[in-house]
Amino acid sequence: MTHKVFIDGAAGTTGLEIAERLAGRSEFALVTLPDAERKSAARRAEALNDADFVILCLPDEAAREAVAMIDNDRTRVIDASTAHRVAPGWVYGFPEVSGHDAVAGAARVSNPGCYSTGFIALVAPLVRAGLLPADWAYVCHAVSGYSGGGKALIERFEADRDIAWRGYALTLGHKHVPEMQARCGLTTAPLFSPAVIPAHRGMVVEVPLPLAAIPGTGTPEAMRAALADHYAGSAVVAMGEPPADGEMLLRGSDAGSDRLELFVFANADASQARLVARLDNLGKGASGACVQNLNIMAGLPETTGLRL
Ligand SMILES: NC(=O)C1=CN([C@@H]2O[C@H](COP(=O)(O)OP(=O)(O)OC[C@H]3O[C@@H](n4cnc5c(N)ncnc54)[C@H](OP(=O)(O)O)[C@@H]3O)[C@@H](O)[C@H]2O)C=CC1
Ligand SMILES: CC(=O)N[C@@H](CCC(=O)OP(=O)(O)O)C(=O)O
Repeated sequence: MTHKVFIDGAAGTTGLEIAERLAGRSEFALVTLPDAERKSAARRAEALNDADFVILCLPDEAAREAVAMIDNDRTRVIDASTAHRVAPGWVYGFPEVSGHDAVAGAARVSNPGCYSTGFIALVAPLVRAGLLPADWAYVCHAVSGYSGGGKALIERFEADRDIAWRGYALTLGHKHVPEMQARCGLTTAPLFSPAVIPAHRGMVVEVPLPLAAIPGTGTPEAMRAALADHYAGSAVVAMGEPPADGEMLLRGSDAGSDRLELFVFANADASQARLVARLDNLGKGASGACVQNLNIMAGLPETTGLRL
């Protein structure tokens, strides 16, 4: 069976990478609109309603408009934007955390934010396992390659090679915070400080834990074991090999990957720990996750077409 897939926003950064991953796959017939028509409401409405699966790679407002244009109950949607990540009626498209069955049976799937993917991958299983409290005020630092900001940020970083680090969300209202809090079941919103580095792709998300000061935490070993157990059997998410030389590097030349690696670093007396997630913002952080969700929704092996 061939599924008709329409990517709305196929000319953008996330859309192009999804199209690359789907190219040549016989299970899917990919529909994209010619450049002159890709923003035509009438042509988009037609394509949205004709498809079995729609992947929205659009700004939030355009994603909401696209969903409203669907007037049949057959077309299933994966939204890469932030528009529906805590919306009722939408399944959060992180199968390793939300459950594969939930994604498989869903008509509406919201793809997680890139930073949220790292934070939730680390914190949600540890809260569930009782090794981290749900009522702590967590802090999260992260760096992203500039492709995380789509075409506009790519153009800016490629035009100004002198930017070495760009801190933002300085008024603390980043759009990923609601999904981070909701999907980990936290009582308090995490304090999130993201930054962009002069690499095209790549991401590191870190949750520093002053363990001795947090009531009711497990040991770093117990955290490593719980994460390894939670992701056992996943070809996408796994514990990373702790670096033998004591440092972690992102390189500007790193190839794209759909993997997500997790680490628990700690000091000798286990009074402090650093939870770290390394991923590709365009891989498990966006396009790779969309393709994984599409595979699951279409009843196909979940890693087909992924770069693992
Ligand atoms: N880049 C990343 O790492 C991640 C991105 N996302 C999310 O994915 C979505 C897409 O992001 P990204 O690919 O980076 O962004 P881009 O800006 O690279 O691409 C967005 C595309 O949508 C098109 N577009 C805008 N408005 C409309 C409209 N009304 N109708 C049809 N097309 C429209 C744009 O057109 P034009 O080319 O003319 O500007 C552009 O091609 C966003 O919601 C983003 O937040 C999520 C996780 C990570
Ligand atoms: C580097 C950079 O700018 N990143 C984007 C998030 C990318 C992402 O995950 O996008 P959505 O949540 O919009 O889907 C940002 O912080 O706004």
